Amino acid sequence: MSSNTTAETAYRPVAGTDMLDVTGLNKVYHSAAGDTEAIRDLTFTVKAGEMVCIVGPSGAGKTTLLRCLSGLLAPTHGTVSLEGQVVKGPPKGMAMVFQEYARSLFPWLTVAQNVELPLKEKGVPKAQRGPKVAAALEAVGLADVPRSYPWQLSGGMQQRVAIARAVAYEPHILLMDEPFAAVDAQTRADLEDLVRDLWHRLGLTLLFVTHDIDESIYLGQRVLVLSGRPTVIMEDVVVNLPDERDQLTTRNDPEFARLRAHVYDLVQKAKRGHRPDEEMFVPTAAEREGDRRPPTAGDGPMAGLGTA
Ligand SMILES: Nc1ncnc2c1ncn2[C@@H]1O[C@H](COP(=O)(O)OP(=O)(O)OP(=O)(O)O)[C@@H](O)[C@H]1O
Repeated sequence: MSSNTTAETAYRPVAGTDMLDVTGLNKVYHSAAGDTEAIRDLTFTVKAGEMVCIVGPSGAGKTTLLRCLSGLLAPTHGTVSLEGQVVKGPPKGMAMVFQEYARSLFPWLTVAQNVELPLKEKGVPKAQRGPKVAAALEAVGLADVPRSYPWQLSGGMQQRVAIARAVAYEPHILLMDEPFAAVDAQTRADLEDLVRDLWHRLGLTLLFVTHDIDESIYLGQRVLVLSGRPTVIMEDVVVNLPDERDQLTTRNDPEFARLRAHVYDLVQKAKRGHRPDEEMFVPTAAEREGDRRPPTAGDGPMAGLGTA
């Protein structure tokens, strides 16, 4: 990865090349209480310019995976590579957006100062920082509040600031960890559209973790469905929906309905302990009944299938 600020600023991934390579990733936590195998064996690739979503049951190991990807945790086995370089610590070309925007923004800094901070740390010259901050705030629809403090803004606006901060940094890949879980449904829909828009306009590579099955299909080109702990990939689901998406048309597309039923089914199987790496899984009668039961509106919020 280049350490030249100008080159980094001008960076655009070559679409279709490998951006993130995860090979045989395994993570075991060792503690006084014993060993916990969080991730058993994950292998997948995210290509430059792709939008990949990850869903899985609660406790599957999504946070552990993101920590390994971002170099905050060392894998027990296997490797994570970003643009061909093995990740051994937080990579310069990666930015993250978390669910807890209130904790990720500094309350004593203005909106503009929050967005500027990582640019300072990256060594971007002062003369370039102002325009980049302004462009990022403009991109997320917050051009008019640079001097406000985060706590003066709504939750959705604060998450926009966090997104602007990540975008201004011009990451090679952006990881988003359940970023919209704490905002209301309408704001969430707006932020989903914002992410799709930024992804298109800026040519971002995005890995998006969510509990919301509908959200994963609405946003993603692929959805990686994780098994329960210790995690393996249940299925790498290709989302064959038109690239132009909107909340009404896309969610009413029969293919959307087919995909959400399929991903829902996979997550339900994962919750019941089904694992593709254990061929001897034998469902109980109740589980077989569950497989036949069509998903209903009572199964979750939003449009029916809800959360993993
Ligand atoms: N530091 C740790 N020490 C021991 N076990 C841990 C540690 N961190 C996580 N675990 C365990 O590893 C497993 C995976 O945890 P992780 O937080 O990665 O799952 P998750 O999919 O992000 O969960 P959720 O969906 O609830 O946010 C869990 O069983 C958890 O208890």
